[in-house]
Amino acid sequence: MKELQHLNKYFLKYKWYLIIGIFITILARVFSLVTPRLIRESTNAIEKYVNGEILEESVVRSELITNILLILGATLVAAFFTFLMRQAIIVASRHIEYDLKNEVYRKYQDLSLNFYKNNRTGDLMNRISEDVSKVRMYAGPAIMYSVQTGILFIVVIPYMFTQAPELALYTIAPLPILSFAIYKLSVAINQRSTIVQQYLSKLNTFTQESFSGISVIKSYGLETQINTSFVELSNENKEKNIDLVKVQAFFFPLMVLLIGASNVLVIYIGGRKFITGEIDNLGIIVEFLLYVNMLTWPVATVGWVTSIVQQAAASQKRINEFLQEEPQITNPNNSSEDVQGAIAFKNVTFTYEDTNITALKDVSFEVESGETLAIIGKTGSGKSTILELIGRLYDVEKGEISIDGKPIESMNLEELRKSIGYVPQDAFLFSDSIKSNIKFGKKDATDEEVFEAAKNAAVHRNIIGFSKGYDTVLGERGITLSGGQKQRVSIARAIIHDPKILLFDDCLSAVDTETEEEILANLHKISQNKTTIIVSHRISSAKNADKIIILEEGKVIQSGSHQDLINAGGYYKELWLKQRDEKEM
Ligand SMILES: Nc1ncnc2c1ncn2[C@@H]1O[C@H](COP(=O)(O)OP(=O)(O)OP(=O)(O)O)[C@@H](O)[C@H]1O
Repeated sequence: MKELQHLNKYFLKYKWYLIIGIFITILARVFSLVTPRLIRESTNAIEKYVNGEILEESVVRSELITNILLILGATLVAAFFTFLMRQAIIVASRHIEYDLKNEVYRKYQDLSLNFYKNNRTGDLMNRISEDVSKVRMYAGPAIMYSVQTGILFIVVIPYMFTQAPELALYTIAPLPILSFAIYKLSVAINQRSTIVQQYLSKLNTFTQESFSGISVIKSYGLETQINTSFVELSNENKEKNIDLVKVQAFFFPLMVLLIGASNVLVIYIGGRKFITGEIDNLGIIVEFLLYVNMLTWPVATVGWVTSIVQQAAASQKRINEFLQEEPQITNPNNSSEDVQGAIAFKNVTFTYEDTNITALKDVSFEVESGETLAIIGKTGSGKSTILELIGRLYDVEKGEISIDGKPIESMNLEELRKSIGYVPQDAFLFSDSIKSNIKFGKKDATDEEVFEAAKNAAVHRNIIGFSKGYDTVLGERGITLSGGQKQRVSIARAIIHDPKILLFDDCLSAVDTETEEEILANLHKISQNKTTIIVSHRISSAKNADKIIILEEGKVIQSGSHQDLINAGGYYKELWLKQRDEKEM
């Protein structure tokens, strides 16, 4: 259970909630214990009246009325304290759940890209939702029920032994069996619930994917096939749910059976002792009956709580695995960096850990601050990798990447990334308004700055064409932008950020050549004092760059200006001729 020690810091943080909660739990229990005692006294008063030991009816009546009022009062107080107990302990557990979720999420944000590749999204989601919820059951209900049960045991069981030891022994004898049975049942229920959960998430993933890929499904006429797969999955899900219901159905009958057994024992043994005169009043039998009923649920919770704690420990273990994970890319210092943007690659070789693909082999080039570099090459030649390495999304194993002469590993990571405006190949936009998506690059940007960035990215005209303009919501419940529009909104986001280094990863591929020219001309204006790297398959995007490098299978095979490369002949010239002919056709 040492995994759960991770929560100690939170228990310490919310200690007052817990201390007060435990204190209130004690009070609530003490008040609830008054009732059986008063009922015993009431029964005895009636018995004495029936036996003629009390002659005045009014004496019995007034004793009964007093007892009823006391029972009512004690029950109300106990109920009020029970309410406060939940307010304290369950509220503390909700705070702990909130803190733990935030801790896990913060860790996710810190971890490097490799972590995301090695773990499935579903797994990341499960640990932050399912596992944290299971841990909360330990931090709240498990503690609350344990304290309640502990107090009942400490107060009630010794008291029962002082009143009638043999009767007490017979009465509580079935309770450990109940506790063990409930424990076994809870373990079975939890195992089956986990399986149900797994099947449910399979079904959810399948459904979600089928909705995302609905256009592919429809265009290939796969509706019936997908439907059959859904019915199969859904059926498996139902079977697992039925398996779960079967064991769940045992829970209450088992409790009722064992309570019944205890009650029968109290009546049988208590009755016999009353007949033989070992017990001199009926009230004690009634009092014991009430205690047995009062003890049953707490005893059952011993088994239930044990299985909750086991589950919480398993969940916390999974959470700890991620919390203990160290980010591969770390920030070496917090010094401020005055990035100018001169980038140099010196004999850089880079292999992706997961695929073992060597994407760059001995790559060297330099770009001066304020210059534009274009990278051209066939698909898979390593162009995107160069951009990712500049932003230190991965560290290189051989060679050196430097900015303004400083190795990037020695620079303040946060400042390095802030000085970069990166437009990835797959433009990713959040399900939010277009304006918010652009402002993602600069949180405090004014509307004018947003419009200006959109104009430079040649997307302003498209946006104002939508009925809600910049407030148009994108994503699932909003509008779907065309590929080219997405790319341009993504470019506007990088421009508004006003970084020293602009990295464009083939982000003009989905726009027509006229718009491409417009954007390139705008970029030329705004990137006068910025270093710009443009990855492209099109000569039109590269020809005006100060330098162009050609990559093939991770190696730089040619470099120079447009004119140099045309003069030299080779891949670049062939591509230029091909694309020129296509344009003329
Ligand atoms: N995240 C990654 N994990 C593992 N391997 C990768 C990853 N990204 C790229 N690769 C591999 O590295 C090689 C270079 O890929 P890269 O994306 O840099 O090429 P590219 O020139 O940008 O290609 P394209 O023009 O198709 O975008 C490819 O063989 C690719 O399969």
